[in-house]
Amino acid sequence: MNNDTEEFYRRLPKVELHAHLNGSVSWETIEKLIKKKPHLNIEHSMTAIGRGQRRTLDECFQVFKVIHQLVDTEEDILMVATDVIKEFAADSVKYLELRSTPREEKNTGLTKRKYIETIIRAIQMCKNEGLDIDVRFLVAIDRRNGPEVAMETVKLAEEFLLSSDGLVVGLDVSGDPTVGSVKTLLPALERAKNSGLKLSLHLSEVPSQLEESDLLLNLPPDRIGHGTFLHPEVGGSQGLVDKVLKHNIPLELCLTSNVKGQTVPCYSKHHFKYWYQLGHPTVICTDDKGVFCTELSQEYQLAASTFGLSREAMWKLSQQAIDCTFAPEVVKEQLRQKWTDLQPQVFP
Ligand SMILES: CNc1ncnc2c1ncn2[C@@H]1O[C@H](COP(=O)(O)O)[C@@H](O)[C@H]1O
Ligand SMILES: [Zn+2]
Repeated sequence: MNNDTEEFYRRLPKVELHAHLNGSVSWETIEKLIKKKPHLNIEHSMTAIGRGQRRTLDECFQVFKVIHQLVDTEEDILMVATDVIKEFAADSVKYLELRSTPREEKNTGLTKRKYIETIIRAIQMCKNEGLDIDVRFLVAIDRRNGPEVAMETVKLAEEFLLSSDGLVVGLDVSGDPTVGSVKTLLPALERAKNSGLKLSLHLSEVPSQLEESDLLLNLPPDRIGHGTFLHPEVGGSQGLVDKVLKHNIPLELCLTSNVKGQTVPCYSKHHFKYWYQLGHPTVICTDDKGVFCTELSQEYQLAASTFGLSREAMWKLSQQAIDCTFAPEVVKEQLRQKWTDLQPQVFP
């Protein structure tokens, strides 16, 4: 890749819709945390998966446990959130939806409410500094934690939907896809939907989840994370694909995450191709830019080179992502204007 290409994708204004806070912590921020907590004996190789390396999805979840050990106070969460926002802004991300799972109080000393408030504070601090990025928050439910925690999280998110000045816009369901039953979470998710929270659900991230995916698609969610095994060519079904198309549910696609987590064998076999060829709304995202050692500009560049897409096509993709955000219509309009204003600088 030459510098000119790299520079183009860095300058390209972008929308990031699928970023887990603790998976997005950069090398530099991890350094600061390791220095603060030498007694944990954590080495850098335990928190990130470098170039050419792969892990099973299961091993990826072990990595999150290590990061959670490093990020376990209010001060840490505040620093991690502000660093992550600044890094996305430096990569020309103009609109970011961050997501994070409020942990149990015994692990962070913070109540779930305080956890969310701390991230909101970080978002506001960045706003006050005048960073050129609009940041919103999705409260995450870890499927491992079962229906009671899910319901508790939904109720909290409902409160913040009304009180956070538009910063909390929805819910995410994530966590190890091989653990826990999603069926038991449905009442909480239905309630969330009825109260106006937008839903972004990790769906068909691993094979053989046809029944679960079908149940979730009936909600329907407002966006899908990954959707790797939805289509018939990889063991999904035409019925699932038809539901996604019928409800026009955008997909958040994370190339490096899927390749390094080994749910997709190589970049050229990524399901981006399937959905893009259908003309279905797809949004390129990072998932966990820290853990998978990537950046959104790099993911755009990879998609372009892997699938032979022009710079104009990639511009269109980043512009169309605006329609898939959970932001109110006025904000979408402002973003469209921003893209129009920036176009001459990106294509001089
Ligand atoms: C790789 N694919 C993935 N699939 C499913 N869930 C994932 C994920 N990557 C991240 N998470 C979810 O995000 C948490 C870390 O960020 P937060 O502590 O919430 O900010 C993980 O513990 C997991 O629940
Ligand atoms: Zn994810």
